[in-house]
Amino acid sequence: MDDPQPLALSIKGLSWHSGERAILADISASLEKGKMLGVIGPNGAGKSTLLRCLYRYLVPTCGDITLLGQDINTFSAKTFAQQVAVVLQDTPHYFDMTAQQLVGLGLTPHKGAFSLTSAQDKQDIANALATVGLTERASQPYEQLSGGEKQRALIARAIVQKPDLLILDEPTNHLDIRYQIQILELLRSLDITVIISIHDLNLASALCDQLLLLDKGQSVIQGTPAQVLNEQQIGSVFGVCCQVTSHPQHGNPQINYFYGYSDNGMTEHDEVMP
Ligand SMILES: Nc1ncnc2c1ncn2[C@@H]1O[C@H](COP(=O)(O)OP(=O)(O)OP(=O)(O)O)[C@@H](O)[C@H]1O
Repeated sequence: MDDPQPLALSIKGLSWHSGERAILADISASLEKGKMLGVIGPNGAGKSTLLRCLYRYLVPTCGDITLLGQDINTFSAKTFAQQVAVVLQDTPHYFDMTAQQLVGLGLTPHKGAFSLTSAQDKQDIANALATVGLTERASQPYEQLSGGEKQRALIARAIVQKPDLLILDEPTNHLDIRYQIQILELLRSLDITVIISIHDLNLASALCDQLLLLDKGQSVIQGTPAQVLNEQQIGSVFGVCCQVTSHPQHGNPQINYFYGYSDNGMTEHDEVMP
């Protein structure tokens, strides 16, 4: 029998409060090395807040987070930056920087203050730009790229960083459907551990190994797409009516939404469906 993969990420009893309000309450989840975990849930469920705790932007009110068995608070800032890359939904401004210079920032955590860019570095940057389809935009100012191109440049920067854990907050927001699929397939192929918040449940079903479903700051379930994405669960958490079938290509759940049914849609659906 194969040895089980070591846990890349473990979250235990994580809570984050804003004043009296519990934004996250007692979240536990885990992920094996090299796997992709999709964090799903309605608006305001706490997806971004959970990710912010994972990349140490927020300090949890209580709970433990370990990366490869080590408490994330014990990493130095430099080591943490080497091991964890983050791609956020609101892209910051990078004035006066070309696309390839932005991608080159991914090398920073691995280099000394005055290190020169080596031939290998340049190759890595060119490869990452090619991977996200931005070779022809390499010399263009980052600020002049479209929303989707900026998003892809930020993903290329994360690729260059070669992290152990890649955290992405809704990275497919600005992408057209081709790049949504391509970027998620790419993330899978990188052989690093990925945690990603994502709204498109069909995309999450197709490309994530595990899903963590959050609702009102609480964990509803973690499991495979087949364990998480069923009509009852989607209906009660998202307040929509749907039919879940098996995708003709990959076999994971494929969700077809019904229109004109709201909050208690499951009941109405049951009544009108033959
Ligand atoms: N710094 C903060 N202080 C107080 N409340 C916050 C803070 N950050 C987020 N919240 C609240 O916590 C809740 C969860 O927000 P969060 O952004 O984590 O949700 P989300 O699941 O990522 O939502 P969306 O799908 O809309 O992006 C929201 O009600 C939000 O208003």
